[in-house]
Amino acid sequence: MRKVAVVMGSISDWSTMKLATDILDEFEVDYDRHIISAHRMPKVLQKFGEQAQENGYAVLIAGAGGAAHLPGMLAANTISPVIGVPIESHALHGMDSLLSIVQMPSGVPVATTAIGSAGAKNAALLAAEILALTDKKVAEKLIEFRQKQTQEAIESEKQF
Ligand SMILES: Nc1c(C(=O)O)ncn1[C@@H]1O[C@H](COP(=O)(O)O)[C@@H](O)[C@H]1O
Repeated sequence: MRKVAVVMGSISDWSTMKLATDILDEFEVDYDRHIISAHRMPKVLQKFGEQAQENGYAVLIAGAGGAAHLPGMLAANTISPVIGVPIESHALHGMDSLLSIVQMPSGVPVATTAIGSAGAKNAALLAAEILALTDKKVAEKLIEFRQKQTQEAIESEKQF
């Protein structure tokens, strides 16, 4: 069970969620993409959650905007960890998405990231960190990623 599922509530979330799949590509992590809305496709959502483990999903990343029930409803239907990404909505700039995802009742956790692009990237990094617990190759790539990031920050300070 090594795959990640990247699920979003609408195709309109893809420009944000692509930032997550770009990172998964960089770390050579196996993933599938899905558009599944808890609101618009409730039966599909339930089945997807219930079958997540047998379909090999070790971690699920779920991006949704507005009344963002998708991550929580996925979490309700699986025991694989769910990472929720609040999409930056137009009307409320993602505050609606953030509060919908983060305020889960106790017993059904969703690990919630920041709003928008930083959140999508961090969701992929968190998923990689979870896989790295049992995958040495991913762990090595994470260490390299951190070293490169540190080096770039040091270089930027020198050029400042
Ligand atoms: N939050 C949800 C859910 C859900 O939580 O089930 N389904 C769609 N959506 C969100 O609605 C926003 C607008 O979607 P459309 O652009 O398709 O109207 C998207 O950000 C999507 O994630």
